[in-house]
Formats: sequence, structure tokens, C-alpha cells
Amino acid sequence: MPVALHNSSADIIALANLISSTVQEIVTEYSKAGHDIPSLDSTDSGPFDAPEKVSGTLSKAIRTIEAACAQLSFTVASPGHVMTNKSYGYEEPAGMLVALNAKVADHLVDKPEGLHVDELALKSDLDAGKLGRILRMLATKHCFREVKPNVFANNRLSMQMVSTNPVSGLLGHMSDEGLRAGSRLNEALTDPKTASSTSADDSPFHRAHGVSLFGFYESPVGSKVSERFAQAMVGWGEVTGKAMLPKVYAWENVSENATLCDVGGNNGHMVLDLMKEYPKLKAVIQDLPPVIEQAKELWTKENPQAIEKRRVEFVPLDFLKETPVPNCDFYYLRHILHDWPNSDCQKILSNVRKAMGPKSRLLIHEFVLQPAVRDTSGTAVNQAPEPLLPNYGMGRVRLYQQDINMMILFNSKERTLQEFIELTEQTGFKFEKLWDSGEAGLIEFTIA
Ligand SMILES: C[S@@+](CC[C@H](N)C(=O)[O-])C[C@H]1O[C@@H](n2cnc3c(N)ncnc32)[C@H](O)[C@@H]1O
Repeated sequence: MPVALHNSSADIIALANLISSTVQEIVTEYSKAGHDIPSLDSTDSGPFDAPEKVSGTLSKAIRTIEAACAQLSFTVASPGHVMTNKSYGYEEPAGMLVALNAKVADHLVDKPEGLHVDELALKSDLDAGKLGRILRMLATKHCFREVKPNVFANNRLSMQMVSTNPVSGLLGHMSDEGLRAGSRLNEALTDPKTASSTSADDSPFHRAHGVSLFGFYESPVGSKVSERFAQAMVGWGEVTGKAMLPKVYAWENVSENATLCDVGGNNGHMVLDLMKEYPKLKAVIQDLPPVIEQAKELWTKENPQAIEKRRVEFVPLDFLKETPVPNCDFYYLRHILHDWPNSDCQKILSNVRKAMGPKSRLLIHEFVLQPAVRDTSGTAVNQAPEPLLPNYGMGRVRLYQQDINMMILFNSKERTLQEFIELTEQTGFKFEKLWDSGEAGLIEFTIA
């Protein structure tokens, strides 16, 4: 029997109505805060550019618009046209890398009247004709503005490419070593030697560069862009709302002197920010020995009082082999499990479980993926309204792209809530709550 399909005319009218009502919500949110919506042509930063400044209502409205506009245009355009455009997608990062390396956005700072491509090409030692075509393609995708034929100026999007903006580092990393690694995905997945491997040595990145991602930045080729990678990590934190942590959880209800152990906390930058808002907390930062030394340096500079008053401790740890400091109130794992296959995640979680006291809590801070098909069981959370895809489609597409990025870079993965629950149940935890924290989710567990 044929499957009954939606009535597309009804769907596109519903999408158009959703777009119209959601645009009104966005205008209201801006005007409530006393702001106008910044024009794409502007080069000033907007009031809500940082994710932590965006209210829950505004964030939902923005992802609804992104999802609905894409779904509407994919519905009405010819499928061949849509799919051909998608397959040309690689040209955007390829062109972006040319513009980044040529520092086009830097040359255009404070030049609202723009610069002729001949002048831009001279500054960057590129062929003017070719550079102009790349800039026009980018401008056609709303990054840069063509103010007169062959005269280009910055806009709101191209300002992210200015070299002092940390996001430019992320764009460089993705459009350079990332794009080259991505082009080897199919080979890595079809070679019987690497097809089902979860080792970083069998990743598309390793295939493309002959070394895994972290080794790459110590290699002769990679060391030339290692500073860009460090900048990329800062940009990544800004874009994905690293500063959301103090706002996401009910820290105000947590008792005085509650201790949070940041497992694989790197230099402890997350807890550093959290303790600025909640100085009642105490912290233990745990990571590999050399990283812990960097953590001490950062805290000595940023919060020496916490060290003097013994409100923070730095304890080296190999979380695959050792148990973290016992009996902390919280064990916090941010962007740890997504680096590892299930077997290693179980080792890490078992070690954390051994350290926990009866009242300790585990907080996993990761992207939480949702299937693209609607869950009709009545238990699903955060599904988008119909006729949108339930996981917000293009409104949250970066989560799914980041999952593939993890496959390309490390042979690792992002996970669904169900996958996190299964992993933790196998290691003695009980799921308590998913705290919505913008792009990433904060998942709370107690001991089973
Ligand atoms: C993706 S980073 C996440 C860092 C931090 N949690 C954050 O959100 O910024 C992964 C961290 O795991 C640490 N790491 C890797 N292997 C480790 C191990 N075996 N034991 C402890 N830490 C490890 C790395 O040094 C790094 O700081």
C-alpha cells in the first residue's frame, strides 16, 4: 500500500505562516531589549551575537526561521537544482580560505565604500580576475558586499573573517586541513582496513595528512598553522556558547563550598568562568600532567585568590586508567566523550563512577543529537513544531555536521540522549535531567 504523504501545498502555507509569525517574535524580542535588528550590510556587532546573550525565546525563533526557510525553498525548487547546489557546497570553504589567507576582510576594515578588487589583489599578490570571482561568489552567499561592480566591502558576516576575530581561526582550520581531510571520507569508509575502525590513526584526517590531528600541529606542515588552531578553539567556544554554563544549571540552589571536579578540564577555563559568577563553589581541575601545568599558569594569572584560599586544586589524571579525586559533589565532563569510542567512554565513566559518593552528580556537557524522524511516543523533548523536521533540520544542522567532523578528524562521534543514557546505565548511573543549554545539552546523572 502506498504511504500517505503530506499535502505539500498545506505544508508550504504552514511554513510561510510560521516564518511570518516567528519574524514578528524576533522583532518583538529585539525591541523589548531596545534594539533594532542589525542589517546584514552593517559591520558593527549586534546585541545578541554571543549565544549567552540570546534568550530562550529568541534562540528558538532563530532556529525556526533557519529551518523553515530552508525547508520551504527545498520544497518549491526543482530537486535537481537543489542537489546540484548542495554538491557545489565545497566551493564556499575553498573560496573562504583564499579570502582568509589574502586577509581581504582585514584590508576592508573601516572602508564602507569598499576597495576595488585590483587593489585587493595587489595587496595579496593574487590574480585580480580570479580573486574577484571568488569574492563575488562569496558575496552572492551574503559574505562580503559588492558595492559597485568589482568593488567589495565588509558586511556582518565577513567581519568574522578579520584575523583578530577568533572565529576566523575556526574558519581557517575547517576550510584548510578540515576540508582536505573531509575529501578522504569515502575512501576511509570503503577501505576494509579502516571501514569500521574507531582509531584516530584510521581517520580520514590521518589518511589526508599522514598524522592524527594533534600530531599534525607538531609536524613541519602543521606547526605553521598551530596558532590558528589555538585561535580556532577560542572561536569555537564563542560560537557554541561556552559562557552558557553559569546560566544553564540551578547553581543558585547548590550548597556553599560544593566541589566540582572538571574531568579532562584542560586549563579549567570553564570552571574559571563559573566560579566568577558562583564564588561559593570549589573546584578540582584534572587532566593529563602537562595540561595541568598549563591550568596552574592560567589560574595564577586569572584567579590567584582561588589558589591561595585553596578553593581550587590541580590534580593530574589519566582518565582511562585512574579514578578522579573522590567524593566531589559534581563530576563535569565537557566535550570528553565525543572524542572516544564506546569502549573507552565506558572506561572513563567507570572510573568516574568509582570516585562518586552517594550524593555526587555527573554532568555531561555535549551536543545531544536527535533523529530526523518524529517521536510520537509522547516522551520526546524539544521537538520542533510540524511541518518542520523534529530535530529543527537546518536550524540545528551544525550538531549533525559536527558529528561528521568528529568522524573525519578523530573517527569518534557525537551521540543521542538515548546513546548517553545507555552508556551511563552500563556503568552504574541513572539519568535525571537534560538541561537545555543552547547548542549543547547538559545531561545530569546520579548513581543508580
Ligand atoms: C576536547 S578537550 C575538552 C577540554 C575541556 N573539557 C573543554 O570543554 O574545553 C579534551 C580534553 O581531554 C584531555 N585528555 C585527553 N586524554 C586524556 C586522558 N587520558 N586523561 C585525562 N585527560 C585527557 C585533553 O588534554 C583535553 O584537555
